[in-house]
Amino acid sequence: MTALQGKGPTAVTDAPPPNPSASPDRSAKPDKLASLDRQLIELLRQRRTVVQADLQKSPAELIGRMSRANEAIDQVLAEMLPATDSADADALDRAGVRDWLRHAASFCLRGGENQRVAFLGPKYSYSYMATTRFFGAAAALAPVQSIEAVFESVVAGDCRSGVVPIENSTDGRIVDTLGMFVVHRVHICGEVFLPIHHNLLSRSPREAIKQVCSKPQALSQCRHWLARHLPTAQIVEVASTTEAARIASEQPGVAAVAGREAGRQYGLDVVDANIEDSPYNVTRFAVLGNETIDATGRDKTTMLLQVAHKPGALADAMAIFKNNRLNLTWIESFPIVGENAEYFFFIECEGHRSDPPVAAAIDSLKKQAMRLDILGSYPAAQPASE
Ligand SMILES: O=C(O)C(=O)C[C@]1(C(=O)O)C=C[C@@H](O)C=C1
Repeated sequence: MTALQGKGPTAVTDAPPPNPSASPDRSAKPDKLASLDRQLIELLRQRRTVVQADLQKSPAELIGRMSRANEAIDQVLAEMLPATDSADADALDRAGVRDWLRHAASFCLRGGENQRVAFLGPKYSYSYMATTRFFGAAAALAPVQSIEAVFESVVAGDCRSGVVPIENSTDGRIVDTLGMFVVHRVHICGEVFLPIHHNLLSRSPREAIKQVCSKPQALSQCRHWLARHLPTAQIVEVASTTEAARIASEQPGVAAVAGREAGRQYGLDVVDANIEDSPYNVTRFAVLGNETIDATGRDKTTMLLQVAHKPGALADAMAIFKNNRLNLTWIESFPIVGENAEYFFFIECEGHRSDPPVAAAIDSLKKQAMRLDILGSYPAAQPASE
């Protein structure tokens, strides 16, 4: 019988007569749930006590703590929820439990000296998602208006940490971020991979949309879709995808390219979902700070290199990685402002700067390089998961 079939008069006579006093289930459940909630609160209290006692010992460590908490959460999940059995109706949603535990972890950590984390806002931008993925939703979140402002707040000490997009699988490097590493001494202390699903969000139906706004990177990740489906719409670049959602909420005929949560926040309809050109659209974010992160055995080291403008200089630098048997995970050239055909190179290899092969490579590079900044060694993040 379908759900709708049960609606007729026969269904009513089939049902047992209502008897509110004889429903032990209804009265027992709230007690049971309240008792479980009490246990959860007690466990949270105990967890917070342990974390806060530890925090007293080194109050300046935030990123390292969250990094270790995230790793421990992943291990607990692997142990307790080894595989999602979709046939099992009682199966706990692994990603949901992970978010929940991460929230608890950031809640327990709260209260130390300046724990603010800057990110490109407003809230519900992809940077916000990446920030809460690393620091948990109870972190002291500090939305700012640009990637530059994220760097500035960390350098000035207004925020302990910052989260910035660094590269995207469809569109490549995030130029605003790389430019900031050239001018600021800020370290990379962690990384986050975030799957990016863009939506066309508006108060108007697609045929009434005259203007589409978003951050340049988001527009670029959807450029084929936009050319095919909205060929005459005016494309307007704005500071972030959430800012685009805010603008679209104020003007009919305007759409934003943004995440679903940003659209919900501003009361927009999802005109089209998943409009990114590549179904595998992942952005890697860097967690900025001034902490030294201990080696975990699964680390990466990122550096900024400038070599002499002469034949073979870059090849010689690359040979150093080869000779130390170091696997490269990222290499990106970045023009040096004011110099013709001269470049900085962002290079990332597996290993921690305290590992002998990485330390040896750094020593050799120092002898050859015109500039070498070790941007940081940090645990390699898990591949992107929804
Ligand atoms: O505008 C946002 O929501 C951001 O967080 C920025 C940003 C970016 O610049 O790459 C982050 C992830 C996506 O790739 C698109 C936009």
